[in-house]
Amino acid sequence: MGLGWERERVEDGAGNAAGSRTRKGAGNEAGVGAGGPRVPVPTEPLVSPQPRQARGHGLGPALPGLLPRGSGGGGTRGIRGVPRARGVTAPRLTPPHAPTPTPAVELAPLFPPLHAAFARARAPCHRPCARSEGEEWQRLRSLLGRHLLRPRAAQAYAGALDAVVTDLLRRLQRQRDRHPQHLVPDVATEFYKFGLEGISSVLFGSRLGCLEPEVPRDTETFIRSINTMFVMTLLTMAMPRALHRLFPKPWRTFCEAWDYMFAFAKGHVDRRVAEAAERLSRGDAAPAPFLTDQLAREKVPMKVIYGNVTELLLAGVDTISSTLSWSLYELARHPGVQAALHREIAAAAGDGAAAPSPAQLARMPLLKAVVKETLRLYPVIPGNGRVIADRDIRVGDYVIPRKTLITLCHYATSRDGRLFPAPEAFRPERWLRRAPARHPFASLPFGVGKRSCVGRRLAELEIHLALAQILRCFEVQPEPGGRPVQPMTRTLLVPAADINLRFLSR
Ligand code: HEM
Repeated sequence: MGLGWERERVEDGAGNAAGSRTRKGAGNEAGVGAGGPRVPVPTEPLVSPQPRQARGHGLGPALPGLLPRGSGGGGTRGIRGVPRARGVTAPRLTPPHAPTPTPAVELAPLFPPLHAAFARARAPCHRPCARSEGEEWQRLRSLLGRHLLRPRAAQAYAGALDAVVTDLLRRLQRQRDRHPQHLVPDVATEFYKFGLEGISSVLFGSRLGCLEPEVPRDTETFIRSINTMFVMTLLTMAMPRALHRLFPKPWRTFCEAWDYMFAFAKGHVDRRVAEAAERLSRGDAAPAPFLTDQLAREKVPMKVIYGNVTELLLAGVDTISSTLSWSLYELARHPGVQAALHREIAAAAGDGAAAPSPAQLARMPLLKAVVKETLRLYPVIPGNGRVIADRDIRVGDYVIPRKTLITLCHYATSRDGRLFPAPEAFRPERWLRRAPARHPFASLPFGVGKRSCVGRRLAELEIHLALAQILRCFEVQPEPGGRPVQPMTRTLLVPAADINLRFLSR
């Protein structure tokens, strides 16, 4: 039931009463705050009645602000520093605020003030695109957008990614050969390594050895640091500030994990920049197709490059791993879809071993539909937020007071039966051209508007290439006797148990 549309006490992030305001007037109109705008009574709840699905998958405790309070309401106690929180799952209400990149709209970071506090405390240079705001963000964002989001720009990385996909196939072959049933246990871990190798080859052309039989120690430590950071994010967020002094270890561990990740990225950036300078001194002015080189050529300050490269490294790992794992999990459980997809890939790209070109990938509509359907069911970022900093705003029939954290609950929206018939079923054909039209904001796994995912084109290219090549080499089957795997949040949406799959040679 919507927002609990009556006069309610509003709490600040620390749980203190911050005042009260009228949520619904007696007649046809509602007043918002003393002297606030007059708005009509809403005709549709702000939050669709889907919280049960979200709760069932452990989305509640792990992601403050995502789940409504009570049986289906829209409010949660705010995160420290963010006074009020409201979840939105009605796509009709998404467009007005999601794509509004005015300086007054703040990104509500996944790691609310913690990352900022860490950045201030430890390193003034840590101001990446994903965590900065206003004009600084705008400059960085359009620069990154030029080098990542334009389809041509993303396609320039296809060569680097092909080599990584080839290594992935070799690794899957090795792993499955070890097992009598050709089982690869915990495919998410394999794709995690693939994600890290892929993004680092795009960022600085470095091969980290993630897909080799022996993973180098510094790469292992980097992978462990990402995991530690996500786990400690939840712990330090849940811990009242006073307790940080009494139990300093979680915060210290959290900072150490970030320190390691920044140092790791900085080392690779410095090496890349030195190589580019050395090439230039030899008279070789041809630009290398790596993002670090592009940013350095645009004279982006080194401090800014370090911060952004670290965040891009992080952003390109779990997202790719989760989406590939769930895609293959669902294809293994739907052999008819897998067979149709295999036929499509063979028809578009032939039988050779060479990776499909971007033009060939463009002739694979079912492949794209499979990924869209996977992200509908398992949006790796299950909700994301905005805070309108400077004023109350009106969204549809609702007035949202300033400083309210609005979370767009992708997970609940994209499993809403009113938007997607048989919402729990894996049906990629929903996304094919002949399918009936649906609300354009019903499934938004990459967000929407100017603050949407800047890595989207790259992610799609990487996932499409990997899936096409895996399915050309292997038929993927579920683990014999394996149980269904549910998603859960670990800040991001991840499989709650290992996904184990059989890879049979074609
Ligand atoms: C399946 C893969 C991926 C999914 C589903 C995904 C999803 C998202 C979502 C939902 C957002 C927030 C959008 C918003 O607030 O409106 C986001 C932001 C972002 N993503 Fe991705 N992402 C993926 C892959 C990647 C990759 C591979 C990279 C790195 C190249 C990346 C880099 C970023 C960055 C830097 C931001 C912040 C953008 C900004 O604030 O301007 N993402 N992503």
